[in-house]
Amino acid sequence: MTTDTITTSTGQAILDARGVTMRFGGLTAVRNVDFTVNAGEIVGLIGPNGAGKTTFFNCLTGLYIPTEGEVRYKGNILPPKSFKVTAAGIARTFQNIRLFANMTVLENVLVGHHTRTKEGFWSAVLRLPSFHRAEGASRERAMELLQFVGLDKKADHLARNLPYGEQRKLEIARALASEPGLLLLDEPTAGMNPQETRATEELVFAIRDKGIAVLVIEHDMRFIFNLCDRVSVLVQGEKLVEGDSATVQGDERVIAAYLGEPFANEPGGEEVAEVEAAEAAPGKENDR
Ligand SMILES: Nc1ncnc2c1ncn2[C@@H]1O[C@H](COP(=O)(O)OP(=O)(O)OP(=O)(O)O)[C@@H](O)[C@H]1O
Repeated sequence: MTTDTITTSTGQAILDARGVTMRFGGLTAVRNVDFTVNAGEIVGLIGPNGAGKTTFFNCLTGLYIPTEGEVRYKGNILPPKSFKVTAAGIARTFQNIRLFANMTVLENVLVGHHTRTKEGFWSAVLRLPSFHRAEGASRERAMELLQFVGLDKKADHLARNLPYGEQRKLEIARALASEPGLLLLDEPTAGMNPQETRATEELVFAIRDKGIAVLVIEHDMRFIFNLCDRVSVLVQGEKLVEGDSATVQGDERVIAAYLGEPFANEPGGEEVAEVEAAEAAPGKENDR
């Protein structure tokens, strides 16, 4: 077995958060949370509004320094700046899309790649001459990533002209351009229709198949339970339950605290069932 296989083999914890607490003045948004993501895993983080999910995410990406506790990525304590966390191998997308609206699709991905080149962030954003010289090497990789998310045909479009679902895909491509070992997705299907949500699900599986672990926050329970190997439930800043989808879905504390109505009665369920039936129909496999 090579060293590389050892460090990336499935089942080994690559992210390890211990006793993470985050306070804002008198408010404790996250309280004493232990959390791991193993190599090769897709992990979901769910919880009601205000449960502390985004705050916890921010503690994993260097945006916040936890008031107490520590976070390690591949054994090393996270650096205290988000760009250093990205360089270390953790990439993220945001709840509210943060693209460079007046740059092209390709340029957005090239900016994401700057952590893997000698060129700095501002050189990439301002498109300085040195950036253009380095661009040739990065361009091929950026086009590969655009092809991976299905946006290669739109490489020259301005990001602001993409439909919403494609802007979310572009955010993912840009995050992947930093060549992460762990990708954090904050509500990746917010505002998507069922078809787009289904496509995102497939994209996340494909990302995992490339050896990248994924941690996802999402309110769409169907998406989470279809996708995740493991789901953690935060309620009022504390971890309530953690387990595989079936365990979490069936846990009475989770149902009482969060899920409420039975999963099958979720609004939009009928529409999703229609899409699933259409996709399962013979002759539809090659339609996408
Ligand atoms: N920067 C901040 N300053 C003060 N309070 C904050 C800050 N960020 C979050 N909070 C508070 O911390 C708590 C947790 O918020 P957080 O956004 O992490 O929850 P969430 O689970 O992500 O919610 P949602 O699902 O609505 O996005 C909330 O009470 C929120 O008001």
